Amino acid sequence: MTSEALSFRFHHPSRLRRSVLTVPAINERALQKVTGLDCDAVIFDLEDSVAEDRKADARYKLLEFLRNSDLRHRECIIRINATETPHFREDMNLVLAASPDAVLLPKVEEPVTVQDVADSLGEHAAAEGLRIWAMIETPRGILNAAAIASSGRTSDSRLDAFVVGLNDLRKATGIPAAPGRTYLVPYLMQVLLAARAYGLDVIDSVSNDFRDLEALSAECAQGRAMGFDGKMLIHPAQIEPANLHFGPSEAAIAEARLVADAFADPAHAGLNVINIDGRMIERLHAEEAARLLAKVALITARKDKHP
Ligand SMILES: CC(C)(COP(=O)(O)OP(=O)(O)OC[C@H]1O[C@@H](n2cnc3c(N)ncnc32)[C@H](O)[C@@H]1OP(=O)(O)O)[C@@H](O)C(=O)NCCC(=O)NCCSC(=O)C[C@H](O)C(=O)O
Ligand SMILES: [Mg+2]
Repeated sequence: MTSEALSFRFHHPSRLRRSVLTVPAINERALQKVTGLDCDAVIFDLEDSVAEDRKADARYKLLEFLRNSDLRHRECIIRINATETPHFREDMNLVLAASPDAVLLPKVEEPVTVQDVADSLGEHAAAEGLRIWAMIETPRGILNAAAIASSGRTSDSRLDAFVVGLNDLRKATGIPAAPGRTYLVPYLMQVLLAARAYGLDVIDSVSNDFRDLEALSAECAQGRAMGFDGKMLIHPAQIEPANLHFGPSEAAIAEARLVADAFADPAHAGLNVINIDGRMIERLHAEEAARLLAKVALITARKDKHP
């Protein structure tokens, strides 16, 4: 892929991923709730939230639900069981039948896993347009994050986003859960940098204590400051704080409009760098501004269509 193509992929403005809610596919009550929630994306989980002996039941319930529901503006992702499990083939059959926007692979540790799944999707016309998301949640996954992300460079790759899984990472490393995530931040940043190097979106990990919205807000603010696109969520109460923190602030929108207007001014035609109120503003800032305003347009369009 050329650098031009990569920069086109980078931070594609066409998708909002501030709030990525996960729902156990086995939980019919929670499934029914999803259509009324204001999250940007939904991950229907067949992996860790579904007991071993209920996987088939979960697949059945999920397919029924997806066939009979209108998810409208939400991106729809199915998290399947890992390629080496006995559930993988049946999960993939469900993915082909349900045709979600993306399939989420858990515990990815090697680029070959992504490539194998992309190859297997490539054989099926029904999978056209279907993208791949990868969970990075093990020490080997973190160490290989750049190599895994770089598998998105091949023209047939469908890799689109990373999601960090800190529960599995804490289990594997022995790092306890603590406010501020001090000893996990280096790993979060490593995954973020790997994703950005290859034009992927990147979603921060879940916050387990769904009643503590203050702690969630602090974690969202931290994730946003680190550069994440959004947060994986486990409970409806977490959606609003995530939309708020990962959405553009009023101040950021005003600044973006100022920069876009300044570069649109004929007086600045042909200039790559200008002075706005004593600050150096370059064309790259105009590109950032355009991306942010495109997101604002998406948020506004959604509010208009689904108030
Ligand atoms: C954590 C929960 C089991 C809590 O559920 P519950 O006890 O039902 O909580 P509430 O009574 O507060 O629920 C209020 C109503 O909201 C609905 N609900 C709850 N969660 C969801 C949801 N995720 N999506 C949609 N609707 C939801 C309840 O049904 C209640 O509805 P009603 O009765 O009609 O009022 C539960 O929140 C849950 O299961 N969450 C998701 C868990 C999950 O998906 N886990 C796997 C992903 S986490 C992960 O991947 C970690 C990662 O891999 C890593 O390693 O870090
Ligand atoms: Mg996990």
